[in-house]
Amino acid sequence: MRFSETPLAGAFLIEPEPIADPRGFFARTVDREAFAAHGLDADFVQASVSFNARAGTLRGLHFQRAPHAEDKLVRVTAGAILDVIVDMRPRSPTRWRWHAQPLDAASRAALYVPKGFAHGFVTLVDETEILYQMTTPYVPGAGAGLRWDDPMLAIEWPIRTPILSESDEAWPLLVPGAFDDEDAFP
Ligand SMILES: Cc1cn([C@H]2C[C@H](O)[C@@H](COP(=O)(O)OP(=O)(O)O[C@H]3O[C@@H](C)C(=O)[C@@H](O)[C@H]3O)O2)c(=O)[nH]c1=O
Repeated sequence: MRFSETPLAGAFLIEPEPIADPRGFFARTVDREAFAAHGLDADFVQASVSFNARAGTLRGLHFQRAPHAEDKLVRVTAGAILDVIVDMRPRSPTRWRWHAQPLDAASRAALYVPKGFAHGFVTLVDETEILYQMTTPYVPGAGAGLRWDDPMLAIEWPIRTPILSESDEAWPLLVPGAFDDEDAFP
């Protein structure tokens, strides 16, 4: 596996290193020790699949509030997405900066999204499927979100009129002091 840190510290692109033979290839996708060497927790407790029928489907930007913050490992198993993360960590020098990472099934690359980040994506082709692994269980009441089109974030999405859930249309816009609570994130 090749680990490349994104411009937002602690968030990594993790690319498999295939071992090829006439049948195809073999590649490791999770290795507790290799992850730990980069400061990453690989003790995943849940995994989930997100299927998206249409290109232009945008999910996010999501996170779980304290004490349920989660690390996520996100990969695409069919299709392609632009994956977007937002640094919400109160003490981070890159707080409120975003990073957009293309991910697709062909590359089999994964994005490691640490605690303290909001996460979302837009699908680039029909029938796109995403596989998540999470280090913290899903807790319905702990879910929260940022608006994909929040002017304070000014994320450069590749489309202007995405397919959205009602809840993703309704997240509040950021205001000064939002999420400054030191207990919310590491
Ligand atoms: C995320 C999640 C949802 N659900 C349920 C709640 C609801 O009935 C249904 C759909 O939930 P949502 O609308 O929140 O699904 P979705 O908008 O796809 O939420 C996901 O978005 C991306 C961007 C992420 O980063 C994920 O962590 C997750 O927040 O599935 C679970 O049972 N377990 C889970 O882990």
